[in-house]
Amino acid sequence: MTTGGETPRAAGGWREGDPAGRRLWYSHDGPLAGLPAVKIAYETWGTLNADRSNAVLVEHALTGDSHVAGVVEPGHPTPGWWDALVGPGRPLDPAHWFIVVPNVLGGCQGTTGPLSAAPDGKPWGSRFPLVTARDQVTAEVALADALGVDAWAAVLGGSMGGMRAVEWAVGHPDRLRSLLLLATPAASSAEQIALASTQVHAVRADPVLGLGIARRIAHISYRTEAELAARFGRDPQGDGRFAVESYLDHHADKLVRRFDPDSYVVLTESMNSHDVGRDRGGVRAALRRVTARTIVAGVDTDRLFPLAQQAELAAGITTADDLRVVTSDYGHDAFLIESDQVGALVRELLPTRVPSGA
Ligand SMILES: CC(=O)SCCNC(=O)CCNC(=O)[C@H](O)C(C)(C)COP(=O)(O)OP(=O)(O)OC[C@H]1O[C@@H](n2cnc3c(N)ncnc32)[C@H](O)[C@@H]1OP(=O)(O)O
Ligand SMILES: N[C@@H](CCO)C(=O)O
Repeated sequence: MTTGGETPRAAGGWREGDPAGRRLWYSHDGPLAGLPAVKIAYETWGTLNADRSNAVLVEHALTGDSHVAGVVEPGHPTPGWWDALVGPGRPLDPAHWFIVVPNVLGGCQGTTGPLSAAPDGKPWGSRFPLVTARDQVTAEVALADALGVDAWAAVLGGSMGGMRAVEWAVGHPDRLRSLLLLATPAASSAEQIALASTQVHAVRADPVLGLGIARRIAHISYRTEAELAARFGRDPQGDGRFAVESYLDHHADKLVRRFDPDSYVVLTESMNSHDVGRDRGGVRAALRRVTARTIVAGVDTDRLFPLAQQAELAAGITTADDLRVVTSDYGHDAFLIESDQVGALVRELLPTRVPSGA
């Protein structure tokens, strides 16, 4: 196995937008997580301290990637998806923390996924096997081993990232000291599976058009009725589309340009399969395994992963604080947008002083 040192294109799938080549790769000869071999693309900020106690794992959501922060280092200006949280003086300050962000297994931003070559040399495409959040964490455990991280100071994740975060905490309780779960469930609900499987049908019917339709459906679920009404109302545009229609078209077009349809299906199905209680005696029994100091937060207007799901997590994890509520007009996407509130939770979870050995 190797860490780093490979060119982006060697990872099989990186096509554009690599932020100045700061991405690294970890290669595992396999088998791992049901695959013959796995590469994990990841980025890091900060330095692992002498006693390896300052490592923080950030788990991205469905269409996120390893590029959590873009403005930290001169020469690497590509925006990150949590820029307000990562950087000097920010809740995750690289002067104190060694921040690690892998692209998820099954993704399309550098890690092994449907764009990667299968054993026959052709891209996996729609043949890529089902990978669960548990499989994705198995791959990340191998990365942690390779990085020399015995235990994360914290694992943080929202939405699909929270599914991996809770799998870390339940499956590997001795490998993290604290946990932040945002807008995420212990198990996907029937409605979430219904919405997601509808999107999968769209992509399977036509990869490009379907991915755009899937993003439109998904994006509505990420926002709120009130926000859409206030921002767009019934306003028409000059081209005959409703403004809200044009807005969804825009998000669809953007995703089609940057995301692989097969990967969207793989990751959506991994979310549908998410059940932290599977083969562990159910959700309550599984959550009792968590030993990390935990904060669970939901968004008051989240109609995709409603607060009741985070209440279940907070009640079931014996080391969790009372449920925290992010107030927002934006719905589910608030975990990406409401950086002041989310940042305050991160600061609360992580001590301001660096552990010894820094
Ligand atoms: C740099 C990258 O590639 S990001 C890669 C990683 N991506 C991720 O991690 C995914 C997470 N991000 C997301 O899901 C979303 O981008 C979010 C949640 C952050 C977006 O949240 P917001 O900041 O509220 O953006 P919002 O939903 O209002 O969309 C703004 C966009 O809609 C466009 N828009 C607004 N109204 C309209 C309209 N009537 N018609 C067409 N477009 C419109 C804006 O011009 C803007 O375009 P831009 O993003 O190309 O600049
Ligand atoms: N806007 C988020 C929603 C999923 O949590 C994304 O695209 O990843």
